[in-house]
Amino acid sequence: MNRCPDSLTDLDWLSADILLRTIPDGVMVVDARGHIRAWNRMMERLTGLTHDRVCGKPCNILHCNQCGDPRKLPDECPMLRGELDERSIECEIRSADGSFLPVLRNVGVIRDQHGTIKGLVECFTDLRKVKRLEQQLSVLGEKELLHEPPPGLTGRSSAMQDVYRSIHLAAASDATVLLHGETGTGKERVAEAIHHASARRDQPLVRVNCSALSETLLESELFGHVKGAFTGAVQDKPGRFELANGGTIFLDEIGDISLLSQLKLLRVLQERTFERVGDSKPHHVDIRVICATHRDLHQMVLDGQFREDLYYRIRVFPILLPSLRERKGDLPLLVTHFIEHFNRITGRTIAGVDNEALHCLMDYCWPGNVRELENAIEHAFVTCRDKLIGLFDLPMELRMVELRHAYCPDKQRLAKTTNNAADHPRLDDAKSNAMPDSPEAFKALLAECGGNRSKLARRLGVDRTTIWRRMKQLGL
Ligand SMILES: Nc1ncnc2c1ncn2[C@@H]1O[C@H](COP(=O)(O)OP(=O)(O)OP(=O)(O)O)[C@@H](O)[C@H]1O
Repeated sequence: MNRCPDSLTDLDWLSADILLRTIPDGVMVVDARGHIRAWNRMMERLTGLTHDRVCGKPCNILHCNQCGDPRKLPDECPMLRGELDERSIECEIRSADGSFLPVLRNVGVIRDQHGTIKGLVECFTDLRKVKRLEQQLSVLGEKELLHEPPPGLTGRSSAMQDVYRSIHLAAASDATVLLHGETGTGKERVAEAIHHASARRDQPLVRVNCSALSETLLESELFGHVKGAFTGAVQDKPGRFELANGGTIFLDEIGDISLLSQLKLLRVLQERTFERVGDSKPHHVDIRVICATHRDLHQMVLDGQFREDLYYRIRVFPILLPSLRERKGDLPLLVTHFIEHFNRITGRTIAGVDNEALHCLMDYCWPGNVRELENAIEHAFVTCRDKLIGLFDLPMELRMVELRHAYCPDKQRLAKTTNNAADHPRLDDAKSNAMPDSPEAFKALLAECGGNRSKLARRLGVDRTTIWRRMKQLGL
């Protein structure tokens, strides 16, 4: 076996030139004054600077960000001054087009037999690929961290991931948040999550349901009143804005307030100042405002029902809550969540839903979103006597295909507006599952189920008597 030589003296064909050319990294050699004396081809490729352009020039031509001031003379370099013998640093050097290049720079000192420094050999490894990967990993890492839903929220769909990211961002600021989305999508839950994740978490979170208050009541509820301000005002009473001082006020159903109340609200949101009803003394509060609505506020602005200035004041940081239809993948998780919840409350031990029930739940369009699902599971707890919730434990409207589609609020809107290919299968599924309304269609569907009426009933999510009734209607 050939012994590996300790020195290169045996290899008479190996010149410094060959070495420089074959090394896959960039190599630069500088003399004792820090002037460039060798510059290999890889170095040319890396920096775009040719050998002729750099040779003889001081090495600070590289503008290395770790060498301190690039105008500093190279002979101030600690390595050339003998303070360090080798060094490995990550740094950035400037290339021919002016851009900076991340590299790993390994430097070794060359000394003669008397120990006098003759210069430095420097190897440069391109770190662009590594940096790109690092960046991708950090983005992934950030997403990964946000995968865990905040307390009170269930769901892992990408639509909910976007909501979690927004919660995270909103919590880190004091910006006014507008939560919008259909009823029952979890707007109040999100408002709580933002408050609890924010620096105001130890201060109050005060909720106001604007739709539940008349115009006069709303004013006194929000701003408070002084004794004698109106009949029944027997003592001074602070309003919700005062109670929320230092914390968060959650104005739910903001789209339901009158134009006059909108004007009063605008002033508080702009100046954080208000007067109690019947008083002229201004009160100043430090609050974060979160608003929510299931209405299309933009349309309301266009229709003159909502003040444009207030609209822009409250939608500083809008968060759209997806409907349950748009995140059906989360449904099994939500079902489990609610079963566990009602098991805890009732002391029962229901283990889950059977396949038929799950199929029905997945097929329904959930106009009432998560709240409706929660109610459906609560309903099932009343009727279910087994360990598994079955189809007939679910509320009637979920099982009736005709009702299922009639109940869907945006069936038409969805059909009209969707350009998203992913949405089409939902509509097609819905149509294909509809109860057939001609004898031919009925027969074709029955044939698809191998003539088995129970199977057909299951597929349509109805009971067998509904099948019999429809057959009778169709004269079959
Ligand atoms: N992501 C979720 N995870 C778990 N439970 C949820 C989720 N979203 C909503 N819920 C539940 O659904 C119900 C309705 O939620 P919430 O009141 O937050 O909806 P909302 O959008 O504010 O409704 P509305 O517009 O009618 O006021 C609550 O009981 C809540 O616990």
